[in-house]
Amino acid sequence: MSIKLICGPMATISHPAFRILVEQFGGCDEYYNEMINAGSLLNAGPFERYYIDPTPVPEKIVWQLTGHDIEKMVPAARQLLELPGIGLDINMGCSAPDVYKTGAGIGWMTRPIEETRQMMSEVGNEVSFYNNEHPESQKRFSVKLRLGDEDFTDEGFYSFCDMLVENGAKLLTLHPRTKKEKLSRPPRYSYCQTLCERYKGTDVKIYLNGNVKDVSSAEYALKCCPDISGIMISRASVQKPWIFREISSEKNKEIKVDMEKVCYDYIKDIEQYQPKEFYKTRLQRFFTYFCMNFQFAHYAQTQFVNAAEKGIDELKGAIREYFEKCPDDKTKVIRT
Ligand SMILES: Cc1cc2nc3c(=O)[nH]c(=O)nc-3n(C[C@H](O)[C@H](O)[C@H](O)COP(=O)(O)O)c2cc1C
Repeated sequence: MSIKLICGPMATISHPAFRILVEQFGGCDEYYNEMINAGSLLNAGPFERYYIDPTPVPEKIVWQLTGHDIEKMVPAARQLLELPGIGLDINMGCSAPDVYKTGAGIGWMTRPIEETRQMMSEVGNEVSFYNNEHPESQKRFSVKLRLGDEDFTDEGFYSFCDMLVENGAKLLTLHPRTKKEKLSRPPRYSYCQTLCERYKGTDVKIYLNGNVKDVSSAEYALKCCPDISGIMISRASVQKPWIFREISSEKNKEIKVDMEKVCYDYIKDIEQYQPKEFYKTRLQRFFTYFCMNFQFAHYAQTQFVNAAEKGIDELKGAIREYFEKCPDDKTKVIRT
């Protein structure tokens, strides 16, 4: 597959330990970092340095910014631009109520458009200023968005995208669902293709996101949207950190994965790159997805999540016990 493959932003997942894991299997073209809250970044709390650690691929990181307050978004953007990486992304897709009710995430799509225009214009100016000052390291300005609220109209959605582009966005990643549509509902890929056609002949790129989980779903997405520049994969990359290799490698190749080693290595990297206070949530979230590979997925999830509640030694014990009981799960062979 010749288009770009992108590892999507996931709160509690998209951090160095996870990127190290994906890189072990060949990696992907870009890694979005988990969203960074503008206010928290500016307050420089004790955990912020962990959020802005670009390990192990500084050149492939996209920093995603979230927030509702323009006065904080602008200086926070300025800070993120100084970090290594591809560029800056604004989160306009998060539909968690505690996020959008403040006006952040998808709240930017539903609040008065003048406010969103102002934020885009001011943050866009920061990006232009940075790029003028640093001709050798050009940063990309992008937005990740959904379709909007349940009552969105095509006209309203496309003119919203035009506003983003007019204010400097060079890439739109569309997760084509509305605010309330659950991840189980099929995404409406046709909107991604229509966006590609809308900006054909310009330097604006479109990435597609949503429900790509293997080679055939990636091929299907590309068949629906032949003009996209990239496919972003989020959840399936946690279950299968080798998914980018699976999709991009030649047919009839074999990828052998030592599943038990992956578990211990991941725990080791969490200990190295995350503060103690984050161990539990990071490990529980990861293993909830990763255990879906196992024959007794639900059993493994329950055992691992409960053990992680108690501590890392307990989690390692639960992993050891699981593989003793289910030795067939120790090695996974993926055929492309
Ligand atoms: C645990 C989790 C955390 C997420 N955190 C973010 C985030 O920080 N920023 C964002 O734009 N999207 C976030 N998302 C949404 C995903 O990036 C993606 O848009 C969505 O899961 C659909 O893509 P998928 O089908 O490939 O998973 C998150 C999703 C999950 C499951």
